[in-house]
Amino acid sequence: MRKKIVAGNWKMNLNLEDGKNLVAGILAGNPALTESKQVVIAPPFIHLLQTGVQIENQQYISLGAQNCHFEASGAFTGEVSAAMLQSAGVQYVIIGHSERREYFNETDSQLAQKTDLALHNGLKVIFCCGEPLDIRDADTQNDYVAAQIKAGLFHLDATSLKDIVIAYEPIWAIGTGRTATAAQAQEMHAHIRQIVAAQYGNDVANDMSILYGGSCKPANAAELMACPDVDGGLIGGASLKAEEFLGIIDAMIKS
Ligand SMILES: O=C[C@H](O)COP(=O)(O)O
Repeated sequence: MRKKIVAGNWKMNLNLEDGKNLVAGILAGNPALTESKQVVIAPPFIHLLQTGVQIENQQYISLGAQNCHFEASGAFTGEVSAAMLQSAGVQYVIIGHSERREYFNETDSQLAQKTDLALHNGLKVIFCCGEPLDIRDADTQNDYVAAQIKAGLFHLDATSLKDIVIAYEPIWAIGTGRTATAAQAQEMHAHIRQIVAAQYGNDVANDMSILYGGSCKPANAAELMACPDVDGGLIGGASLKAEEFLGIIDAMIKS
């Protein structure tokens, strides 16, 4: 069953007290979530245990992490493994965010390794893709995104795809206030679903949740989420305020 999901990626924001208050504010909103309309909260690593306790009785709100290392364990000072995340109660991990690809030089093969380790440890993966502005201006975004998805996911068997969510995040729309239009989002999401269908068949593709990320706010969420191939959002800035995050969740619930 294809789920709609709104995932909050806090990035490197909020201290423990602010994080606790934010989660309390989201819970106070008591969104009408269901099996098919769910929320993921992905705070920085240091928040995971605290946030996990706050949402432990929430059937449809899951705990996410923003990254894991591409090796299972070892001498990697400052890093966190997929197995550690699993042991902390994490259910989702974001892999391949453009900020990690760009600022930490993460390669396609490392992202494929991370995906394997996450799945091996029982985590679901939110796998990010998306083109920079020069690629969009050259109108080659479809090939660019297809290559990212093939490199990151196409070594997996069809059964594993049930634990993969794809997030399309055009880099030119992240944190810029410039959102992709609903038409641009729909076009790319349909393209992504077609890429998955060509490799794994229509059933797998139709079951896959494909999220949009990039300056999604309460004001534009309804229009984006009304698109037939947009199954929710990966939210950065607007996930840091309970009222805004709840507004986007509400748009997802009504879509
Ligand atoms: O992971 C979230 C995305 O990078 C979107 O961030 P944003 O909503 O601040 O544009």
